[in-house]
Amino acid sequence: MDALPGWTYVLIALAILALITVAVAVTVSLRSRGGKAVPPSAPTDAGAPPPRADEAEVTAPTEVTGQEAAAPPVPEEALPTLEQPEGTASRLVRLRQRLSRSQGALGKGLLALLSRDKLDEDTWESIEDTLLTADIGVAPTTQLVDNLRTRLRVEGGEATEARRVLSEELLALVNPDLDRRLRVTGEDGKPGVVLVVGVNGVGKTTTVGKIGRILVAEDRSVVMGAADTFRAAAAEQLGTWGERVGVDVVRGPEGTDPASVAFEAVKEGIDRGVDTVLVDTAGRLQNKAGLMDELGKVKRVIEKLTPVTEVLLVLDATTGQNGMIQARVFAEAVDVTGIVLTKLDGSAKGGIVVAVQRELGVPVKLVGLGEGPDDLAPFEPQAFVDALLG
Ligand SMILES: Nc1nc2c(ncn2[C@@H]2O[C@H](COP(=O)(O)OP(=O)(O)OP(=O)(O)O)[C@@H](O)[C@H]2O)c(=O)[nH]1
Repeated sequence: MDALPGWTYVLIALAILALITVAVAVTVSLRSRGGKAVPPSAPTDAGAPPPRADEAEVTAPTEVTGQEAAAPPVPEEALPTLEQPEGTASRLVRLRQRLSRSQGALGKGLLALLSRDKLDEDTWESIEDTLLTADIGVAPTTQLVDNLRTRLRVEGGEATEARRVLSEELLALVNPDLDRRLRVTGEDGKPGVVLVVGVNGVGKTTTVGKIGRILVAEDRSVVMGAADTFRAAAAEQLGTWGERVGVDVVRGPEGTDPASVAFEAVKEGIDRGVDTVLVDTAGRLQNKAGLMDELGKVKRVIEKLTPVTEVLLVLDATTGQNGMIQARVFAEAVDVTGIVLTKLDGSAKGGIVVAVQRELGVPVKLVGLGEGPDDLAPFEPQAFVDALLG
């Protein structure tokens, strides 16, 4: 066989080189596609309130860099990113300010009227209207106006006097002597049981979650029961609240008897020796008889194990008279021992505190002041009046 000309060898060598280059390029491209880590999905936080600005750093998903992508997967148990609920002192300071922002207009309006040179009938009528608009209710308004008239006649109408007298009268209406402590501890080594009731949408589940966080911040052990079995999302929502602070949530499939979930939750709490069991209930029953049957049963069934120490009725402060009607129906269905007034941040009608306490003869114990996870505060009469007067 004749030897090939020299340039043919050069051509063959070039062709082999080109083939090698193409092969290397294809391999590198495949590797880089197959090896890229999928960024972790965002934490499923759908049911819980949106994180506040100061929480964002903790909960926001971080981007995965090339180096992190190559790192070996970390077992799930090693990632308990539990949140630290806000401490009591800073929470109270923050929420008192928020209360002033939402309620200050009422007191300012009243003080402006009371500081007029002449307190004539028109002025007293405007004072009455201002109080009624703030949902204080007719009887307390009449009482307050009568007392103000008498005292300002006797004690003089100077602006500073008017402020002092108004402050004292408002405080008397809010009734600082009521016992507003939450009964979260049980007896005989058993947990305290807090049953949370109210119609849907008022902020029941959110309130259960927030109370759980307050208890965790106080180093108490907690189990939560999702006895709102009408809507699967409600149980999921509570599950998320629990997960965030390491509290277990007992739940049953959608449609389970709420009483059986409540029973299981309290049993779990007793078996584990926790301090408090918080039970969320459903409130979407349309008729009073059904509501009474259900709530009565939940309470009776729990009390086969241990007494319910607190029944909290959650009311939405923005609903005015509607809230009062709900309050009456629930109070007939179950012995309410305390009221939680939610969404006070979104309503200037703080007078509902006075109206609802009068109506039920039960103290407002907690107020909801926002959608943030720690936006729940104990109701403090003096701080409330101070907020009203700005
Ligand atoms: N602004 C404000 N929003 C609140 C407050 N409390 C609850 N909410 C919001 O009210 C909405 C309803 O709250 P939920 O806790 O789901 O109400 P629920 O009564 O449990 O309703 P169901 O689960 O449907 O029975 C949510 O968007 C909460 O974030 C509050 O104090 N202030």
